[in-house]
Amino acid sequence: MGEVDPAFIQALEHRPKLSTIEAQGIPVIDLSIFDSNESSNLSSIQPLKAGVEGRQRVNLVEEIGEACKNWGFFQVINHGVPLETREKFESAARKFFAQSTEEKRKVRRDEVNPQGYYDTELTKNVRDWKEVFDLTVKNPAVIPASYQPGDREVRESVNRWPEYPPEFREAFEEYATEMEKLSHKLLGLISLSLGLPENRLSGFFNDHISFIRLNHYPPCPIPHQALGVGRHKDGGALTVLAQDEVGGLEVKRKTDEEWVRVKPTPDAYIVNVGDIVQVWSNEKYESVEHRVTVNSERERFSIPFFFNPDHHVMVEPLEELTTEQNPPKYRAYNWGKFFATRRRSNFKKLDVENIQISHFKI
Ligand SMILES: O=C(O)CCC(=O)C(=O)O
Ligand SMILES: [Fe+2]
Repeated sequence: MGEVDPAFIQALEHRPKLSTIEAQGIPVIDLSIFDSNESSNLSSIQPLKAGVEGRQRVNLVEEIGEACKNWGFFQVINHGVPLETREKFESAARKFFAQSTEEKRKVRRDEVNPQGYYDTELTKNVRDWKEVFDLTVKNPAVIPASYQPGDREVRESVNRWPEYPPEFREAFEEYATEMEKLSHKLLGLISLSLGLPENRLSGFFNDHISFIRLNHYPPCPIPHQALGVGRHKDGGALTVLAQDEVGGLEVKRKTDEEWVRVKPTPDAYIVNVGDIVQVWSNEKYESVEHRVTVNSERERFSIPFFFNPDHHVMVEPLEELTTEQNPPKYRAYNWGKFFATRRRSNFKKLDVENIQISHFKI
């Protein structure tokens, strides 16, 4: 990237320490019990009558609940996603990013269609040291035509397919199918952990506008001053992330607000609850701030799956989780408009603060 563009330089207080200790305690949760009897419904859990397996299932739900409450982040293993599917897609991503900038820009995203390649994203108005490729899971996806609140027009967003590598599309489609399955499992477990029926939240995801992002963080000559992704919270419901063995993801630990590194675990997925779960749960669970550091020697790859409801969903605290003593903490907001507004500020340097759920706080 030659002479470093000042747009990448973080304000002093946001620069990474790079000596950060790896987090002890980000829970690693084993999902194998979920698959051991696929046909049985987790919501039939009855702690008193349960046998060994039933008890394990209750424990799993409790573990998920504790992880969401204490960390907002956890890792899952034995999740049922074939390693082969992940490796095939990771390898296609590496091949794509290894091409010339000119080649990659042929499938560049623009302000009308947000899918495709992009290398100038801003997080909180500072440039991220990365290049990305965005893909909608439902292809086409129905999204609002603009971020403007009065505009009810919608349009379809479609994927752009690179010519190279030729297996890119198939690898993506197989991976996306697995991510949808895993995300629905996780959503069910989170519902149960909130004391709700397993399928309480699934109706919000009929025409979901989830997307998958390929992140490539090239080696950076100024890793003390720049970030791969600046501090942020994910705006959707859940994020399910595959990271490679390099490491760089940091999470703001809830107990002491220190930035701690999420240690890469082979074949694990990192899950974090997004802003929407924070609102649905009326803040029983919180969306936690995170960021990505870069280093001067090694490139890094990661693949988040952002599990996002249908664009028309009005997000508000779930009725079952509010009472007179615990009234709703947020006003309802339209998810599609929130998403479109956030995307706009990632594209353009704006003078206003990025849209946040705090703007809907009662
Ligand atoms: O690359 C990572 O580890 C995380 C990326 C991330 O937080 C994001 O794209 O929202
Ligand atoms: Fe994120």
